[in-house]
Amino acid sequence: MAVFVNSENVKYTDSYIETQYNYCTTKVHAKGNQFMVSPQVDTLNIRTHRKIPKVGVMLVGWGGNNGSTFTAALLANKLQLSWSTKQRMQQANWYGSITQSSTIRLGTSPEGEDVYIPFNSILPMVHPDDLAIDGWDISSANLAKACERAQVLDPLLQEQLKPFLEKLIPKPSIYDPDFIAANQADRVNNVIKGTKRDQVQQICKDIENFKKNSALDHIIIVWTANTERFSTIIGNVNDSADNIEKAVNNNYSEISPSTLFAYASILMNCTYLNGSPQNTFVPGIIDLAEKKNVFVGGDDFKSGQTKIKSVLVDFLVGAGVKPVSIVSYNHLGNNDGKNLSAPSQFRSKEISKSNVMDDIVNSNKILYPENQKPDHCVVIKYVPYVGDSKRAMDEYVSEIMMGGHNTLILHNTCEDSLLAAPIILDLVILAELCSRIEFKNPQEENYSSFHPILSILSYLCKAPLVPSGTPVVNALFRQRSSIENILRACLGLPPESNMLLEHKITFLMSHLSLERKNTTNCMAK
Ligand SMILES: NC(=O)c1ccc[n+]([C@@H]2O[C@H](COP(=O)([O-])OP(=O)(O)OC[C@H]3O[C@@H](n4cnc5c(N)ncnc54)[C@H](O)[C@@H]3O)[C@@H](O)[C@H]2O)c1
Ligand SMILES: O=P([O-])([O-])O[C@@H]1[C@@H](O)[C@H](O)[C@@H](O)[C@H](O)[C@@H]1O
Repeated sequence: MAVFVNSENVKYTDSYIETQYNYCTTKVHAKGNQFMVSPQVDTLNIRTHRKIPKVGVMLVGWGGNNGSTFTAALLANKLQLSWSTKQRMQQANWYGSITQSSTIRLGTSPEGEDVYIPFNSILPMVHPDDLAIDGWDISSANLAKACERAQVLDPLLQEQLKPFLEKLIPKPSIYDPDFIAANQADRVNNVIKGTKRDQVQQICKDIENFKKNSALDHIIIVWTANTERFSTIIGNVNDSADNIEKAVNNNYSEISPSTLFAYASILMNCTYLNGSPQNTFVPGIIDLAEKKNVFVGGDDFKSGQTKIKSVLVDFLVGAGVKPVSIVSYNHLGNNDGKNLSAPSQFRSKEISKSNVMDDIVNSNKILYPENQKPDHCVVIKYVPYVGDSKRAMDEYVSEIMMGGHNTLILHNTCEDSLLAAPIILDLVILAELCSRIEFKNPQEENYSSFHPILSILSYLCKAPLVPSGTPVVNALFRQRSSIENILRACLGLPPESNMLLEHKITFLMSHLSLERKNTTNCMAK
């Protein structure tokens, strides 16, 4: 069902959806023991390009569990495949993707009912079937072999996909054993030789060739390769765009493969998204992205245990209950787990999994005065037998009133890559959509895009990358509400407030029943 907004503030042209939008915020100034609160209205012009470009996705780590599963899912959905499992005939789907399998409440019908529409129908978005795909891996295994190695998808599905997947071969990549676990060495047979500058030039050539050969308008690059150790931030090396360029030219050892990919992507004007926890976006890369106005986003797909944590802690603290101890343990047996069994790589993941409560805890000084925080422990173990089927066990202990305690125990088993693949899709689709949305003040002539750091993608990331000096939001439903309301603003629609006063105030309710009567009369004629 298409959406057409009937408003004097919304104009549809062949090229754009243009709106005049009143962005309402509340400014607060502390004065002594009082908050002075001032409602503020900024009028914006927002326009969304209606033409959907031809988009290509390039995955770094294409032959991994996530990369191969994502590729298989793209094909299985495009070919509308089905296969028999022990229980039933299974159809390909995109469950777990908010753009493909979730809905947005649009408004209220004349009968007073909520009207929901598919998320991807609110604005023109890339269809997954139209995505071209390519990528790099330090392992040369073709995508059919990679799916087999991943042990994620049903064999009967893999069999149907094999003729297509075996033609997909990851390009040689940048390998630096100093950044990933030594236990990864046995799969390395597909690397670009030469200096860091040589490697960057090859990556740029790969991007250019993919764009030309697939007649693409826009390429989005996603890092779904192994978790790297954190890079050390070094003055005059990776602290500015100019210094990064010099460091690459000087073959400086501390510039990681993921940072080299980010550097190459930005040089090629390609959005770069980091699905892993390492600090790819060192200050020099952020500086370069801002100078070239190229989108970057990350870090670390928010897929399972952390996603639940960003809901549960928000629910508990929002209910005035005080989480005091949270222990998140999981074990898994895939190659990601193998890489994370090395201390430096685990440390990167521990950092991204540990900060997810900060905004929620800091929001409540009643429960957490003087910067108190819950005890929080993250444990990840590598157990080969369970493969991609991650076993997560969490214990949440909270103080309730009068010295009472509440303990929540969660056990959560899932194929990790089946959680991550839809997130890769949503990152790509939303990042591309953001490239077609522009803003300006009514008094200005020129439109401008989102800030290069796409914090709107926070919903999909454990450790959201945000512009310097802006808040990190981890609470999942605040993150989702931000996306929904920004897309509503592109249609000139007010934010979803959930007030539903039309169902709570008598004279508004009578308006509704009057409208209902009019509609019924019109229908009867
Ligand atoms: N649910 C999830 O699966 C999930 C959630 C959040 C984050 N992640 C992160 O996503 C990443 C991928 O996860 P996975 O399960 O697919 O891991 P994986 O080990 O199966 O795949 C990683 C792939 O990257 C390749 N690789 C390593 N270094 C490379 C380089 N420099 N260039 C190109 N390829 C390289 C490896 O050969 C491998 O094929 C990991 O960093 C993981 O922590 C996964
Ligand atoms: O997303 P999430 O379930 O909180 O975190 C997961 C970790 O628990 C898991 O050990 C790791 O292998 C995955 O890459 C992912 O990061």
